[in-house]
Amino acid sequence: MSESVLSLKDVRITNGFNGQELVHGVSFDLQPGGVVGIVGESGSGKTLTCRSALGILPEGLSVSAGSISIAGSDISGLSSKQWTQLRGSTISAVFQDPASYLNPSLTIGSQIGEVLRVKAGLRRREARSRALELLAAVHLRNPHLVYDQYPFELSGGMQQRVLIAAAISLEPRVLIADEATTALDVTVQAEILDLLSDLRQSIGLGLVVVSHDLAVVAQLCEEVLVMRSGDVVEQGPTAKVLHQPQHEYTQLLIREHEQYGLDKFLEAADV
Ligand SMILES: Nc1ncnc2c1ncn2[C@@H]1O[C@H](COP(=O)(O)OP(=O)(O)OP(=O)(O)O)[C@@H](O)[C@H]1O
Repeated sequence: MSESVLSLKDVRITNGFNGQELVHGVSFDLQPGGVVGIVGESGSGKTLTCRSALGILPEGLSVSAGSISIAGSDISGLSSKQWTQLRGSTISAVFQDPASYLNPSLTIGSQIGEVLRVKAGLRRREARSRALELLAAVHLRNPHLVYDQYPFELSGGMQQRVLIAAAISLEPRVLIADEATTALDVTVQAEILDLLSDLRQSIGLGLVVVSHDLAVVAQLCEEVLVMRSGDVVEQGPTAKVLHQPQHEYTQLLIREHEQYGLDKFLEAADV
């Protein structure tokens, strides 16, 4: 097996203000081109787990035990300068509500171009052609048009594609998608999930997909962690967890989905 691009070993996260432990031990290994899903209800610790791997825990919160390695290097003790270098170029993320991550007063092209100029050191013309390539890579139909548009001129699905383009612009090895499709309607959600799956195959991107929605995780992930109240209550190959859920909370999540026809997703998890 090749080296993990992201490895969490019994990661615990504690609120330093009151000593409360919020995440009680999360472990997984993400291989290049692999997909790990984290599912669970609101407040279960999914986002904090992701933020710990991105070095962006909220103030006062820290990894109090366990370890995190990115591409084989332990990240504890990284300086903020080292984090700035790592984020984007090795590990990157997209979140819910794409509009809030785009500057409303700048065109799409200038926002992606700026990342490429500042972080990859490209000259203006190179940055433009690379930005156009990236917009095409995320299947935006008319990259030249989108390049000159402002965020408000794009639909939510297109904005999320733009953010995915920005997130992969420095060729990271890991992309964390935290509820990245939650705000989108079901058809657009499926298109974005297809896009992530494509990128995984085409550029070997390792994915961590976080969702409260079991169907999203079933569609894309090889391994799933089910979280509740800061605990991983169940973890294993997606097909196994969905077909033979051991924990009553996983069983509950699956029952809740049955009314929407989880059969479809169980089939997806068989492949
Ligand atoms: N800045 C913070 N200070 C104190 N507690 C926090 C902070 N951020 C999150 N928490 C607590 O940590 C727990 C886990 O939160 P987290 O955001 O990781 O959950 P989540 O599973 O991602 O939920 P959601 O889907 O709503 O984002 C929650 O109980 C939350 O109240």
